[in-house]
Amino acid sequence: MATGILSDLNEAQCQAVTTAADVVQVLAPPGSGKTKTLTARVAYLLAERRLKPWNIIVCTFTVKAANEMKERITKFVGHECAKQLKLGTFHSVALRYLKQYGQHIGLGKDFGIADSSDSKAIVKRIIKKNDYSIDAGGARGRISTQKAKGIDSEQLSRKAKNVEQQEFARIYQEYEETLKASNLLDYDDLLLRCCMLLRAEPACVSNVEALLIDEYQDTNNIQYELMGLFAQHRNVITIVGDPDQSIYGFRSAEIKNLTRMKQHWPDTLTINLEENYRSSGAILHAAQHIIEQDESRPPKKLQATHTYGQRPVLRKLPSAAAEADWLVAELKRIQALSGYLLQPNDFAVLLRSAALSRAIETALGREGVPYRMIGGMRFFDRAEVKLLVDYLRVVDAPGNNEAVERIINVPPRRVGEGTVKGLHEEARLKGVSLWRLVLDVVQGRCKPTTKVTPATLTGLAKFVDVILSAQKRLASVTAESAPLVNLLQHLITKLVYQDHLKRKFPDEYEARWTNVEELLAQTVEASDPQRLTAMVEDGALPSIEGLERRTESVTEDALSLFLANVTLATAGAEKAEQDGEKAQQLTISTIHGAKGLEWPVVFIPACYDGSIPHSRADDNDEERRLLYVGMTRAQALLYLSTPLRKSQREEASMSTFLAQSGVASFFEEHGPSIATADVQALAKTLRRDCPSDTAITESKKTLERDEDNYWPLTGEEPFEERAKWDRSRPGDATWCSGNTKPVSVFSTAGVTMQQHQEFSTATATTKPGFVSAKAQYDEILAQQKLKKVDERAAQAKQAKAVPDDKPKTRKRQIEGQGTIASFFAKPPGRAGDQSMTSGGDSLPDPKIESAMPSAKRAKQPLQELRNVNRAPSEKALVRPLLPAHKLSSAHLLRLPPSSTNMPAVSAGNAYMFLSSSPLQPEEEPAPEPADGMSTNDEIAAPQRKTLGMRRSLQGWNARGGKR
Ligand SMILES: Nc1ncnc2c1ncn2[C@@H]1O[C@H](COP(=O)(O)OP(=O)(O)OP(=O)(O)O)[C@@H](O)[C@H]1O
Repeated sequence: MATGILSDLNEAQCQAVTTAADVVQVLAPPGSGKTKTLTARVAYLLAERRLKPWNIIVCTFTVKAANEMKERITKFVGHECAKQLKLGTFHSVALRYLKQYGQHIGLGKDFGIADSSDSKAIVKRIIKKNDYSIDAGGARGRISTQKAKGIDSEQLSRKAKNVEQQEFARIYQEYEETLKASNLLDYDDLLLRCCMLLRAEPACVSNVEALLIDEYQDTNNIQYELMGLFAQHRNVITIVGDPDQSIYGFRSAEIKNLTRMKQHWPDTLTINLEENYRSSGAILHAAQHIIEQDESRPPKKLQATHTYGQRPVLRKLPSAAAEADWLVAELKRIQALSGYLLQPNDFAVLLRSAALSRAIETALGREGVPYRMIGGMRFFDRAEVKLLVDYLRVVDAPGNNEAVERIINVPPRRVGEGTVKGLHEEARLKGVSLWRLVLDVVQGRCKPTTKVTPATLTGLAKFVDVILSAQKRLASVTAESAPLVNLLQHLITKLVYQDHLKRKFPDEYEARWTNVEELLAQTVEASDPQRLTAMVEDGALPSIEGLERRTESVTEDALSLFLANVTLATAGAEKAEQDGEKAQQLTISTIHGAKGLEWPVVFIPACYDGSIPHSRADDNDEERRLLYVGMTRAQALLYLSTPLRKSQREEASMSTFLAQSGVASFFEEHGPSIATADVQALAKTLRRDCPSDTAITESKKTLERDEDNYWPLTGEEPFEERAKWDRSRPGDATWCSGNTKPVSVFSTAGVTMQQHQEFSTATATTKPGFVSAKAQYDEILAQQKLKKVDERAAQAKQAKAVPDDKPKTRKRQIEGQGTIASFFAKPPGRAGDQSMTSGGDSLPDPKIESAMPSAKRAKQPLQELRNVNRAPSEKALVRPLLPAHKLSSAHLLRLPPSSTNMPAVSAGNAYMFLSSSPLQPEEEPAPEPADGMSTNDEIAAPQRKTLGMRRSLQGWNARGGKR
């Protein structure tokens, strides 16, 4: 047996890996090792059953998953063997078949792939031209749904009953004609045509000995059909999935494909995995409670293998900006309290929709926390990158009318929008491509019916010159002379691109140019002759006797292979961190984009109705599953939060999934207190070395607050903000009537950690309702908390021994907050006491405060905060919108460091970057670009970086060594 394939698998996993059954379903909840099991089964089939790697197809849903699965299999069976697997996303495997066998269904080799902006543009134009009333975005989605169901435009047209349906059927039909005229296949076509091919020419897959599929719950009808077709000769299939994680209903994923499979292959062996290796017990309990709100789902067992851990947090904040500030403060607090056991890489912010990221990005940028974004903001969607890629696409396949239309006047060449539209329509009527017509016009072979002024003609000639010269350049370079980078450099020079970016983005030029440099860096990698040869060789399907197969050539196909990868790369296709050294960055992702991934700490902000469940979602159960998927990404700490206001005018109410009775008992209302024992438990859960006590003590010193107690638990503005408001408006109503200064309403606030027996902490035992659901866990939690408090008391005692003149090491995190905290910390008998006990009216005396040893400064007790902020008299005094609150001015507007991490074509597989899980369409479409430059990037902050991340297949063991 190849070393270690079964060594760290449990019994059920071993059974799934070694079973002799032909058709196997491994069904299991999140974090139970489904992917690990699938990977081990591939290795087992290769090493033990001696299947040939080129006879095994492995389909994953994301490029990341494919890359990492390959990496993992490589460890078992070696690079030479692993690279020959036909492993990739459904779309990439389908593309491979179409490129090499497409001629059997009349498909030329030189077809291009329509990316989502091409498709959208085509639909939009059809609607505009025919003056239809259907919404373009909706129509594009509907076309995709029809295709996923295998319904073509003719079938749809026959079924159409009313005017709206007939109109849509015509759009669908014209859309298909346009793709055909441009020699393009869209994303769905890859699967459809592949099905067509494998039905027409089953011999193409006669070699396939085994098919394995990850994340099976998200397969749609066409993928289901493709599964049967890939495996049609031997019917050896292993799938892994979890119905509770089906979140691609919007892409026509069919949860019922699981039962369909059993009906089709009645001998299917089903294996359930029940142990969860990812998340702490507390996180699992909370997630389980949420998913069980769906009473229609069959009950399932889920066992935590880790300790109970910290209860997840459900936090209310006044606004999205405050929520973002809190999130960053929590990140820093947790890092410091853990003695930097946790690094930025360990944190993820998961969002229901990408549009919610802005406030968080701003807060992270301000605090200098580096971050990467996945799931919604693709590198290749950035205007400056997309434009160059469009140029490459036109050089490769000039028949791509949509790409031609986008670039023909960028940089500006005095070719107006009207002229382009006119020429496009004229080309359509003449049955030629837009490029062909423009070329003929420029070269004097055709007089257009569209009005073309001399200035426009000059502009068109410039455009033609760029494309022709680039094609010439490409034809003249050899594989050894780095064809892609050579071509891209040529285009950049020819377009005077740097100047163009300077003019177009004067304020963001540098960030934009960095992206161009990153693209160049990627083409340098992709131009490597060895890599090119490997791409072509490893992408080759095995020869089947008597069946014609097209081969691909390094020089001719480098550009189209590169573009195929780029076009269908999802945001998840970022560069797999290859060199070991990776920048520490927090991850921001959509929940959809986080599927299959895991992090030690996960934040899910904006948990309000309308966001999750989303206002436009028509399946609330799927929305709940989405929340479940997000929650189960967390290993050790999980934070859910909601602002109480979506905007200045609009209130937000807690997500119905979280507002239901009983839910609160699974959550804390504030971030956890973390004592040394917790750090040890955390280290154990993450399988890392625990930092020393000294390291923890030192890192704690950097914190102004070691409790999550700045923002009131009620979701109102913090005391300080209200105090500012009062101070700034002396004549206005104040905290206590008659006072012109903010005064303490924390009447019992003179509580310190040393006096823990006398005050209430927000523990399970003191919070009403907490004891009902999981009493034993609450008990444990309560004990842990008491232990923590004792530890703190001991620490504080130690600190007391330090002479008062010891230099203060604590930094201020929030302007002025030390003052308030210290105020409440004053020991009895010192100045200011009176105000604490009697609700007095004076602000703390800064001199007294600074004279106090820092160890004596109390942490504001949470229970007190809760009580205070619930005081009805205050509510009327809270100003809804306060001046932007800043956590710290030290890093004001500092951007996360730039990184050169980029999606890279994985050596050894030309098709790896074609994802089967494209992103969910943005909820709020980005404004249409003015000049054909595209997408949400026009509004993107310059600091955005789309970078790679790791899907942990090995757990944190693998990472532990690096720390
Ligand atoms: N038998 C095991 N022993 C120890 N760790 C395991 C075992 N099985 C899985 N793990 C670890 O558990 C974590 C989750 O595994 P994996 O990603 O394969 O789960 P999954 O079921 O595919 O999760 P999801 O459905 O959420 O994507 C990984 O860190 C993995 O290494």
